[in-house]
Amino acid sequence: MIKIRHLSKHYAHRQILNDINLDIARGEIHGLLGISGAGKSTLLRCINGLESFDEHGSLIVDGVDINGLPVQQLRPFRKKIGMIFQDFALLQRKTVAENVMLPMQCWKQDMRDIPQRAKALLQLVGIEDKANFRPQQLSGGQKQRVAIARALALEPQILLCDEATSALDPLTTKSILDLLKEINQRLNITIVMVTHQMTVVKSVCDRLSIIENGELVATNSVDQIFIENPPALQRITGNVATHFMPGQIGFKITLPAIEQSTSFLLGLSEVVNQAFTLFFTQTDYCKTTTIVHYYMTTESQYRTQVIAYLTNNTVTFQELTSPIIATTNN
Ligand SMILES: Nc1ncnc2c1ncn2[C@@H]1O[C@H](COP(=O)(O)OP(=O)(O)OP(=O)(O)O)[C@@H](O)[C@H]1O
Repeated sequence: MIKIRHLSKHYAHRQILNDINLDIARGEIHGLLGISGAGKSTLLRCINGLESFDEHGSLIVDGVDINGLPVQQLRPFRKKIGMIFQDFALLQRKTVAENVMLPMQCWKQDMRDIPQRAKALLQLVGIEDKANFRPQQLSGGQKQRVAIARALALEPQILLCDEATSALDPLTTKSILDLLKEINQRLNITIVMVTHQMTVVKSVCDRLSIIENGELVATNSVDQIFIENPPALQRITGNVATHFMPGQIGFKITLPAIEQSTSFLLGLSEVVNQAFTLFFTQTDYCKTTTIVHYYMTTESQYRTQVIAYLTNNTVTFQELTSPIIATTNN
């Protein structure tokens, strides 16, 4: 549905996005993760045609390459795409219902249908009782529901979310994410989410791309990225602080929770003659899989045997260096 090829973007002489290649399938929830300034929002704005990009790149949505599309043809294309933001971007002087009706009025839809359609959208997002309120009378979560209803007004095929839950508390975040999942499933809308929140990525995204300094450095299913734990993800999540005693080494071992972890760990303990300390475990609850990270230390004399055991069992592991001073960010 969205096919991005060799997309680069410059502001003056500064390169912001560098040769991005990415496919996002219809109906998928795709996360764009990266530290501040990586280029996530810029890529999102390129996807909805708000930003131009370098000539040689292409961004194909439903078979149409939007690069170089004249303004009059860009307008109907943008109708296919709704967008929500961290700060909700609602018009304060208008009521909730008026905010939702606005895109339909701008597109000169049949005036007789618009109020009914706005009512149905407010029902869909669970705030039909707030139709006559003004945005300042609503909580953050309710405001984001209005923004979602407005974004859906023109029946888009794609919904872009730019840090849509970053300003919300954890419970409200969960309720908005549940709503986005429901919309994705009921309406089969493709969702692209820019976020730096791990909970968002793990609980709703099917696939994930990590952007670093304007480059796409990892893209895969969310489960696979958390199992592989590439350096780009480690730089975002941080590491567990470890201090080994002299003569000790440490490993981080990652397993899907469904695998036989007890027998695997018993086997590992035998390899090192029980000289084994499991000092930390961390669980990632992804949308479809649970992944467990085990942090262990042992004596350095067993290093070769441990690496052979882990390699033979084809598990993902990383040798820890001591000390790692960083905090987890989940
Ligand atoms: N209009 C602009 N003119 C010049 N530089 C810009 C403009 N918009 C963004 N940038 C620069 O592009 C880079 C990427 O910005 P972008 O907002 O895409 O990053 P981001 O990953 O979304 O960051 P954040 O998570 O903080 O929103 C930043 O260095 C930013 O300063």
